[in-house]
Amino acid sequence: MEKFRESMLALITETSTYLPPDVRVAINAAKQNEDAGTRSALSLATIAENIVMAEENVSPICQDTGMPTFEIKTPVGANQIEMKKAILEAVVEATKTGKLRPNSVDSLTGENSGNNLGAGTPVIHFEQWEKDYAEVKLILKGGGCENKNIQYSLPAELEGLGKAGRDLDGIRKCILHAVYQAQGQGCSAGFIGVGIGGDRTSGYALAKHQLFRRVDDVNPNEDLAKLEAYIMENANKLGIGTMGFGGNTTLLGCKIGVENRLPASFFVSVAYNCWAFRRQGVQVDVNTGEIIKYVYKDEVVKMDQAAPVAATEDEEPREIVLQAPISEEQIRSLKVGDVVIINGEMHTGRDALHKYLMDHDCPVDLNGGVIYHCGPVMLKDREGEWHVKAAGPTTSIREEPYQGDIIKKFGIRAVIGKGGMGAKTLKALGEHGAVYLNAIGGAAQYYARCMEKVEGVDFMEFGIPEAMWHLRVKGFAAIVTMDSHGNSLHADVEKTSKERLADFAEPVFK
Ligand SMILES: O=C(O)C[C@H](O)C(=O)O
Ligand code: SF4
Repeated sequence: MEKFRESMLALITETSTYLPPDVRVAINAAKQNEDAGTRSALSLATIAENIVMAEENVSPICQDTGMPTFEIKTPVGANQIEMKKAILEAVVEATKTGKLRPNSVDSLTGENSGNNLGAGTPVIHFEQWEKDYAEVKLILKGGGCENKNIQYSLPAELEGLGKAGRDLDGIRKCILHAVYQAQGQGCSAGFIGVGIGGDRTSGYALAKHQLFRRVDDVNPNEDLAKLEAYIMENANKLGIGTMGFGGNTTLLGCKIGVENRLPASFFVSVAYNCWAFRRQGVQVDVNTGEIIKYVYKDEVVKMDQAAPVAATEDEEPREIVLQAPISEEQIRSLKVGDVVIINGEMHTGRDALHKYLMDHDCPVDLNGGVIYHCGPVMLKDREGEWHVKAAGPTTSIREEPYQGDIIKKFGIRAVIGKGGMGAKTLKALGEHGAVYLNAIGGAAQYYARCMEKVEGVDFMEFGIPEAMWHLRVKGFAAIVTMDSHGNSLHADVEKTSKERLADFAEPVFK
């Protein structure tokens, strides 16, 4: 089992750090399909660079290494108990070496187990098959895109689309709606797995299982093949674009599966996966524990790293360098679309910290400061110094109930995250003089590179992702998507995509 444990560690490392070829092809195609100089084209260039950096650094593509979910097939007679033990050991080891972020949190106490083990984590499903070797598939699906999963119970009334009945056309509407409701918050452009039927539990399992299909396969069910092709063509007309910035590519893959249902139920379950679609698999010799071959690694696909073609001069975004702490005057001069380069100190803060700061003081002075919605992967060296191994943004909307109050209470001038925030925050940005900056979700290596030094940390009791890390950064680039003058790119994209969604209300599959 020692060799099997090593093979599992190799699988986890590969999954977290190397994006499979079929996913690369889809992202390269999106990059080529995006208009030069647009925010989406620039974001895709950053994403491509990040994918290459992760491969070269053998470090996580995205800091959120998700809920490790294993689907395993074993020959009859293989010892599944021993295999499970070896997998758990490999998960612990991968966490120690920074290939996985400690992601297993006690739901009642909030305590992070620190090693990715805990009640229900990781997820491991075994099944037997007739072959004489084992197959272990792994998906690392992050929390932000998991939050955008959605389940419909038909018949239903869907905003923009009207009535969705218990038929193929009703299913079509659900899937389009699922893409619309994700906006940029699951780090679009995304991949979706759809499960038709089952019950609430098995429907979601079927949806997630679809994500193990290759992006370029063709559904053996003719009706579903047609539906998949239809969705790929039309979901991209919604114009949500990379990170919700608007653009030509919103969806990179759509895979639909079907199972029988109960007479009374008709579920359509959708599993949304971000562009950082980390799934891999290995065939393993059960006698030696050695990897025979990788399942999703049959060709070498290089990322398209051609520099994005510059926009014409009048479209060129302004680039403004800001040194933290930032003055109100500087912030008021910014507008949606500006690119901001930040130097100086920033502080990470996400769910636990925002909740805490509502009725406590902050251990550091945040006046003029920058808050980064980020839960990094951190490793401590032998001298006891912390290093940032992966540090992309997290979905900001979760902080919507707190953010406006916290901006005002502590004098914060810039909030960095992804996916945008709501009306309450937008109002506070205007009242206080602050901006929301959208960083590229999943670009964890790209941002880790600008983190020059870890100045300190507070609230380690919240666990590594939720702690407040004080970071000195140089050249941290982000886009102003909500300014202090009441403008929000997110509100605009949501509005136009909702209007476009209504174009799909007429029946297509009769
Ligand atoms: O937890 C994180 O770091 C990010 C999360 O996956 C998200 O998309 O919000
Ligand atoms: S931050 Fe974005 S890329 Fe990373 S796991 Fe979350 S949704 Fe995926």
